[in-house]
Amino acid sequence: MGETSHRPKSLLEAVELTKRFGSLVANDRVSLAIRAGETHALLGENGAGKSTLVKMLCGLLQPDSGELLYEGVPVVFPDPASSRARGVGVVFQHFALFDAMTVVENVALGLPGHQPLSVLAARIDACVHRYGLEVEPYRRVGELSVGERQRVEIVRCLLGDPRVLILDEPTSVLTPDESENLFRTVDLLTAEGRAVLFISHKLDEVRRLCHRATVLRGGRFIAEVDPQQESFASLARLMVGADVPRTPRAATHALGEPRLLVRHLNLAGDGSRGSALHDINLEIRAGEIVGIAGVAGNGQTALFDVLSGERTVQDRESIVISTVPAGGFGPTERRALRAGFVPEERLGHAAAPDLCLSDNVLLTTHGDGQIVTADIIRRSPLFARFKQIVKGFDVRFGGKDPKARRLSGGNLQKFVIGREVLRDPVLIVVDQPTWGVDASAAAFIRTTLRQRAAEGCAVLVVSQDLDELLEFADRIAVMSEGRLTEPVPVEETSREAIGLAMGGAHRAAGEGSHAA
Ligand SMILES: Nc1ncnc2c1ncn2[C@@H]1O[C@H](COP(=O)(O)OP(=O)(O)OP(=O)(O)O)[C@@H](O)[C@H]1O
Repeated sequence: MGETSHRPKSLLEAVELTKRFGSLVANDRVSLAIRAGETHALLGENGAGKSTLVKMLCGLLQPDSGELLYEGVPVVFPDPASSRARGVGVVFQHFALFDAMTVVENVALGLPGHQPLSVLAARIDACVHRYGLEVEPYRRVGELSVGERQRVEIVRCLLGDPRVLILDEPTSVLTPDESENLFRTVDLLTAEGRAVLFISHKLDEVRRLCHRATVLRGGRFIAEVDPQQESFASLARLMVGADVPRTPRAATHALGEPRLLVRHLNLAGDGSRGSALHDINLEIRAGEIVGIAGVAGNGQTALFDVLSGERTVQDRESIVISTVPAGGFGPTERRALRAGFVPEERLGHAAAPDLCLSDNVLLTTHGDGQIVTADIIRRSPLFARFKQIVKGFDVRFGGKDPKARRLSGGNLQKFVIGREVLRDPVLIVVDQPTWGVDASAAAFIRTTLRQRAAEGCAVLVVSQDLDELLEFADRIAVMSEGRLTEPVPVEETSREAIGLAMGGAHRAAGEGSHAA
């Protein structure tokens, strides 16, 4: 075989895999060959069947029919441990880390055998340096941002010395710089003869990084292409089956009353949910979208927690929602002021994984006075709202009312956004609105937020996707080391200026000395 051709041989191959969930065919005779030394993209809309395929490749799910070949030989992976033992490593979108443990303790749990933690920490350091990933072995995972947690997962996987590394949307929470670092890592891995299966909704990075791409649509194999020979539009068309809309730019409507006023907001780091906040000032008025850019772990999580009421502050006046001092209010009281919140982590924070979707609707709507009255849950308005979300936000899933954990990542995100938007908020705070969401759904979410703003809602978007902020925010501020820069109109800033501020340019420039 391989002697006569230049094609590197397949390390791992899926041959006509089919997987059904009840009546839904999540993978319908899907084939895919991942070769040594290549980065292979797996593309498809939300719900196209990518995660299902990946789960079959690593033994987390068993196919109903079809087979797997490892180096050309049929193989069955009854569980993830057996695929790992053969060198198939996966970094999933949803992480499996324990918050209360340190990085090195988490890594130890995922590796076979026992090693002293100090030895393992040294191995982590070596891996981190070799592949340019920033991870500190002795930090507690609960303190880390999503981006940092993702790097922990990648390091944990690399320590298992995989021959095939599957990365499920690895860049969705990374800054451009961090993504560049990851691309270098991926190039190093393939240069070492490993294969990388790269799942991403970001078509520009797929075009840059990947040697081949397999496109799925509706659970079926659509095409295998050379992404470098394709355009953004042609790839999107293969995935969606139609042209992808762009987000409309800001409408020129007059701004209304301030909906969120943050004045001299300070917060001590609590040791578990990350950084402290230093003298944050921000005003968002009805009708505008303000974006907050920044590298993960610079206080965005603390800011979200303190704006949503998951953490309260002594100084009630430091957070004002529609004229009401709200610093001491919890999430339900803030929601009663018609504020809506969409946290970064959708499974576990925004949605309870083991509750069905309709019960997840209840989580943020119980105080609205329509679904719960006189302490009684009224199932019919609850279901009406649930259906409205599913229909209005094109949330796709199998079954009638599945548990949240059964939804694909992007569909769960559309559900969570829909749940908040349909509460008709006057202020909505969204952390990473389109993480893991395909191009057309991302455009839909941005357009929805844009429309809400046009209808008089104030929108605050925290995003590590700079392109996203430049595309649809009216003003952009940057978070760095717990400080927030003054938001500037998007047309008066640039990628470079934002990038500099993200790296803490205020310090480099000597502006404002060190924290008091
Ligand atoms: N365990 C399950 N039970 C029932 N349905 C499921 C299950 N897992 C996935 N599905 C359904 O199978 C379909 C494919 O989902 P999958 O997660 O593979 O899509 P995806 O391409 O990875 O999407 P995304 O980009 O949103 O992560 C979806 O309609 C999803 O709701």
